[in-house]
Amino acid sequence: MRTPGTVNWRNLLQRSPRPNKHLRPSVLPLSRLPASIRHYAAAPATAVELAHTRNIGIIAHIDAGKTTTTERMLYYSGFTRRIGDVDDGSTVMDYLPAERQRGITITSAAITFQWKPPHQPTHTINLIDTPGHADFTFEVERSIRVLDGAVTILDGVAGVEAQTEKVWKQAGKHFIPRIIFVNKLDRMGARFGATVREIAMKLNGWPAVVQLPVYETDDKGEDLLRGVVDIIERKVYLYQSGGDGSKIQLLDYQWLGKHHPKLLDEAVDARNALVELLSSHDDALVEEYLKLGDHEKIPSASIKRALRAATLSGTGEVIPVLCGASFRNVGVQPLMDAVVDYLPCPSERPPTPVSHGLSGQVRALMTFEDANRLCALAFKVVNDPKRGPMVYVRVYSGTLNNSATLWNTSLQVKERANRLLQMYANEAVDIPSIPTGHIGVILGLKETRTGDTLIDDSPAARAAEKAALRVVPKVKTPVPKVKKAAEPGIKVKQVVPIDYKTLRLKPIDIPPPVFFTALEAHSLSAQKQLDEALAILLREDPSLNVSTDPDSGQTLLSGMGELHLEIATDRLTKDLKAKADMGRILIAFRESLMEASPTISHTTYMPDGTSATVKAVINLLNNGDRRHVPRTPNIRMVDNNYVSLTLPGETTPLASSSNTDPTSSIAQIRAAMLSGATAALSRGPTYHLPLHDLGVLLQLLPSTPDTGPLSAAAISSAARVAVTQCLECVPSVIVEPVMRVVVSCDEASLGKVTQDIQGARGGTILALNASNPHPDVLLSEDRQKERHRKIEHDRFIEDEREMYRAAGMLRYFPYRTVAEMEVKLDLEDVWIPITGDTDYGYGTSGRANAMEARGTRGDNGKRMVLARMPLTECVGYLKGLRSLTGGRGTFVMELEGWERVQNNRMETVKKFM
Ligand SMILES: Nc1nc2c(ncn2[C@@H]2O[C@H](COP(=O)(O)OP(=O)(O)OP(=O)(O)O)[C@@H](O)[C@H]2O)c(=O)[nH]1
Repeated sequence: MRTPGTVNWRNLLQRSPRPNKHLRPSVLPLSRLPASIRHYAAAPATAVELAHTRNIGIIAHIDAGKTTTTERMLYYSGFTRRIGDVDDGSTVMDYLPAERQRGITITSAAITFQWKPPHQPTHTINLIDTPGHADFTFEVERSIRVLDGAVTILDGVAGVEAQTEKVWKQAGKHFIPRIIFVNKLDRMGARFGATVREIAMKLNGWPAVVQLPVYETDDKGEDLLRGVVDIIERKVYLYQSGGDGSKIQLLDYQWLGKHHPKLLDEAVDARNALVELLSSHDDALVEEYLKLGDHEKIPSASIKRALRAATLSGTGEVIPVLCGASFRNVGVQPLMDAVVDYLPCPSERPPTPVSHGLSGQVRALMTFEDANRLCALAFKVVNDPKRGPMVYVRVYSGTLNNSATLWNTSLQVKERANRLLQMYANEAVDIPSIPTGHIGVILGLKETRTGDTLIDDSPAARAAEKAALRVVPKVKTPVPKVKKAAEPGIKVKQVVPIDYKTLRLKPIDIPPPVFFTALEAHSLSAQKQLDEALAILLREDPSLNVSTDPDSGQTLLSGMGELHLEIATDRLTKDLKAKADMGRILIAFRESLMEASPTISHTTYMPDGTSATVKAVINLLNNGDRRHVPRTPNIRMVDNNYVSLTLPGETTPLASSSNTDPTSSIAQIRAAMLSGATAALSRGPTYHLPLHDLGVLLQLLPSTPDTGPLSAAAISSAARVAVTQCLECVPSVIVEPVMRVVVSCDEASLGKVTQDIQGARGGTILALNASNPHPDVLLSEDRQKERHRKIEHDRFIEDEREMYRAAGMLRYFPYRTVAEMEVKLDLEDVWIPITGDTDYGYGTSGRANAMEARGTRGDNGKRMVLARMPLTECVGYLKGLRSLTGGRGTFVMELEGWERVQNNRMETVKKFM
């Protein structure tokens, strides 16, 4: 359909009215839906071709242009009638009032639209626009967990920013295939070449440049971004200046040679470089090259196939790089084509790891082909005032039908899906079912929280159980000899029947909250309303935490950052109408011991004649020790502490228990000891803070004829008192959160910034000019940590590899050892474009200057400082940094660990308590 000449993209697609008046989700009648969506919503769910589905996310640093780009995608797909603007608060995706007021994304919005690339069928794209602010990392994490691919947007002026690296790594952890869109190339100071170099340097992957920007000089002598060259198809997309981007002139290389001869040379260069890069990853491409004998002759389809295969591995070793300026409506349609071309459909992803068994000890792999029974992950819960809780799910296997009876395996409760919705940002459409690989919303679930697994609990589903999953028992290292057989299809002899009732998809990691604030209800009746509102808020956002201060009885709300808490309390008071005041934002300190405690025994005698004697001793742990703690039923983690339980050799059934089954008695004794220890560890003896990094050894002594029989209450009480007494006989120390901070500033301010960090802020510089330092530049302590991390990582890989091998699924194995992951990347070998750096662009200075520039300018003039800083010093740091750097400095931080507060910092710390 795309022939040279003017193409009106909007005419190629069905257009539709899509007013965006409502801030609240509403279900639209089919007649009011865009034609494309109407078709989708009315079609039976199974009719949605899986191969033509993409579940993608948009991830990036704050302000890179995620929402701006998404709004264009919606417009070109025919979903919206006009382009939403972040700056005047009219976007579809940022629909919360707080988002529109602040111009930032807070909650990730899901939307479904259709896109038809040239010569391909229409594809359904489920897209999630994620927040860029570091405080909402959890929001990004839970979205990434359910995505199959991601578009990373970079600001072409700022390059690869620290938060980009963070989200890139987050996606890398889940092996999400990623493509990059270098945005904002219309801005003065945009540097496409330097950004490509940064991609190689900072994201540690080979940039596969598939487009080049086309600039033209206007009457005033300024460079204007007019379009992009598709170097694979050898086509030029020229956009109408100032238009809405729907009119594109599709031109060929003849035109390019006539108007931009130097750019043509570079485009030819780029294609050759791309073929060379892909040849080192794709044998079929090498064979094709050998047959044809010329790079130039390799067909576009073969290059695309090889690039798709390299991207789908999810390792980020080869990174397709596209470019444009979404605000100027340049380059978005080819980006949508690239989503279809290079990102996977749900069935192209590796098998999903699941676990089952009471404590999740049996792990298994679930593939698309053999999973018939419904299994879905709730990845987000939003409380809608009209409809109640809306649970966003990704269906991993089977089909979720309307009115299905579900079993929440995480909470062990039955739930009922009253209605199913397809979300279009803040609007919704009723659908009969959500098929495998799709994302949708369930209404009517009473208890399900973020991270819970849901399975179909109907009798028919149970009958279909047998054929549903292929399961292998967890194989422990050292690995028992598995009979070696050629892949695929090793016969698994010992198959543990799956326990569906406990089947769980890998839960979403929740980072510990580090900031908290006190909430004071206006009255006693307002307290009840506050509690209800908090329960709703917690179900929506599990990275928030609520506790009660034991001294003041105040309600404490803790979260990931200042902005996170500010937004949460705003939602509490404004949307959920809780009548409460918020206190100052404080830091969540913890308490630990100066040294190990002596051993203390305590006997509790209960009024009912039962008794128990528990012996306790507390050791200090540090992060290093924790790796050696074995995982057995007798060793449990309580927050950041370990509790190791020793039970008498022969267990006497508990006096209060009618159940004389010894296994169940043991479970009850463990639970009782643990509850006593947990109660004692919740509050330190001196500062009344939660205890941190302790190893508690608890031993229950056998009952003797002199003492009474055991009871759960006596055991729990004896354990609590014994641990409390241990804590009280050793001096305590405050433990504070320490952050890993990456500061970005210009060369001139570098000295001032490092001086400030090391001096006034009590921080340590770990590396200069590198945000992702090689272990060699780290301090010895960090180097040691890095080494431990690598060993842990490799151990995990071996464990996982064995499971895949035993299941006959080694071909899907996505993980790599540290050595395998270290991409041997020599910057000299990376092809860096010279066009697109506007100050050396074609319109003004020409190719000679650009050639000169290559090699000498490898960055965008920014310097990075990697430091470790106490969290107390990070509060309000942005203001200080801005004044030191003339407003240009930025920083991101993440929790690195916890450190004991030294005496010289006690005064500062007390200000935040
Ligand atoms: N000049 C120019 N400005 C752009 C471009 N894309 C986005 N912007 C502007 O950059 C700012 C941030 O854009 P957003 O789309 O909100 O960025 P975001 O990544 O969604 O930001 P968060 O959601 O807050 O993380 C807005 O003022 C946009 O108008 C572009 O291509 N060129």
